[in-house]
Amino acid sequence: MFRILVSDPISEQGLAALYAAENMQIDIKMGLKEEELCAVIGEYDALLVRSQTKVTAKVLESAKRLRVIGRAGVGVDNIDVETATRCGIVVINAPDGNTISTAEHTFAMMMAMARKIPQADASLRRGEWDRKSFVGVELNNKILGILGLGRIGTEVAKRAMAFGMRVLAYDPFLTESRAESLGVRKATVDEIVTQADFITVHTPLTKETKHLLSEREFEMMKQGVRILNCARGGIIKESALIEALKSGKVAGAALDVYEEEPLAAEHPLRDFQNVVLTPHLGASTKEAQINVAIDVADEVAKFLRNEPFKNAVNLPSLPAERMQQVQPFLTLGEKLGKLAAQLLKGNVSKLQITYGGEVATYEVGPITRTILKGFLAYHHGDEVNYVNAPFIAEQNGIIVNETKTSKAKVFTNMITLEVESNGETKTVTGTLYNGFGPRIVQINGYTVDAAPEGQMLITLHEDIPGIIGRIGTILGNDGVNIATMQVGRREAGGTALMVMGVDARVSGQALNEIARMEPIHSVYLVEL
Ligand SMILES: NC(=O)c1ccc[n+]([C@@H]2O[C@H](COP(=O)([O-])OP(=O)(O)OC[C@H]3O[C@@H](n4cnc5c(N)ncnc54)[C@H](O)[C@@H]3O)[C@@H](O)[C@H]2O)c1
Ligand SMILES: O=C(O)CC[C@@H](O)C(=O)O
Repeated sequence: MFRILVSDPISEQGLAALYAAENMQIDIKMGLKEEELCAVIGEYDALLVRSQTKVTAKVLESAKRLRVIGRAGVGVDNIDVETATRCGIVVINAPDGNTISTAEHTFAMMMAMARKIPQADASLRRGEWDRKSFVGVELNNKILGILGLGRIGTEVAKRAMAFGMRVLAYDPFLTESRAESLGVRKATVDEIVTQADFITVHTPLTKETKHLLSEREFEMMKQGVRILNCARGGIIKESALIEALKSGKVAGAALDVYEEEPLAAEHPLRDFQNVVLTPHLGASTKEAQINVAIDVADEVAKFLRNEPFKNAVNLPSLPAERMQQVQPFLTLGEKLGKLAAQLLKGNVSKLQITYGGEVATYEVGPITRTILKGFLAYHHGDEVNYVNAPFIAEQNGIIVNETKTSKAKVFTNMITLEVESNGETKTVTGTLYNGFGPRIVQINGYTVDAAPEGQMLITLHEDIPGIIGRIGTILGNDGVNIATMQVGRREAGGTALMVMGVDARVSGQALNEIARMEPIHSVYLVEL
């Protein structure tokens, strides 16, 4: 039974699939303070939040059973993603469900600000009939500067163009051809701040975007510029905006998000007549809330059931068809990692992974992760998973290199893992035979053909008559049945490598007996 904690208001309709699932138990506990969340989180496999719950390092350190955090929305700045990654907890968001609602809210805010609608409405409610104080400006022919042309920024741009605005956009990933196809002009931040009549931000809040619009940028802006923020508080430096509002440089602002939420009752932004404020309502529509809840519930359920999911924030995300290409190689990768780990002793300094043949044309990041997981879990146990494996490798000073080549010897696909430890290198190579699954095809340069499964006895020995029979006798006396056997050698009479699949665990005594045989150079008991 998976236990799921919902700690923020998330649409019940969206969670219906989780309620219906037999093996999921959902508890709703809202408004928990950090200490209260720490006290209960240890009982849960999954946590579902919106933006109110702060998933801090302290919460995560108490979350011994937690495997996944689902964020019903886009921004994950209320979650300590770095610590979650370190703890091996997947963070999943629902990036698509509230795009339109937030773009529409931004547009509603822009129009409300341009035509002073909230102020006129408040005046009428006070019993006045004042037509002079509420003269607005048109959007038509104005320049809108958009910082961040992702999902929401793009939808805002489309709406702005329908209103006759000219759009300048800056996004580090905006290409000329995409700008052209959207009908916007690609610009720098400085061009936008100096030329725009309206400026709206649609980036996440990151180290780079924090105070993207600060004193310097306000200084450069046109007199009478209007500013919008329906993304995250802190992208625009509030104190600089307040100064620019006071000086009259900024003629109006429309804000949905703040550096500190909820906005303090005495906050100076509440005093400006030309500022329109909403309490983080961008995603607050019936449609968006159902959409994000459905999306996140579906993804979290898939994750818990070990089914493919797509919106992980702390994992490389691949489109479904590209994930399908690499999926069959994930088991092979993990087995190669596990095998290499058991062939080595001592501190590992470098893992070199070479993808050859068709697999080299795929996005191999997920395979590399499973190789690392298989390799590191042998030494670090269950604490290593697909999420934190690269982090744990880095923490242990292991250099991980990926290379790709079109060559794969006689195979269609080939993955080679080369591990360096104390000046010694071990190499294992695997392939995926159509219909036969993963195979180990080379160990330290010796060609074999072994299914990486169960217990395996691997020996490096002198290629002389009688060796294999003697090993067979020792195993027979130990009550161990031999299931499969493969021998690879470079030349007759040199050294040979034998891989034996065995049906039961070989005892320490039998293993020592084999190791003591004169022609045996090394023996490994491997479990895959
Ligand atoms: N007010 C709300 O209720 C609400 C609702 C949804 C989303 N949001 C916020 O809106 C943000 C944007 O959402 P989205 O779905 O469009 O995300 P997105 O990831 O699709 O788009 C963000 C864009 O910002 C760009 N970017 C990153 N750094 C940048 C920089 N330094 N300068 C310019 N652009 C930069 C990225 O390249 C990306 O294209 C979210 O991060 C979230 O914080 C707020
Ligand atoms: O949960 C909300 O309403 C806010 C959502 C929004 O800020 C987001 O980042 O998706």
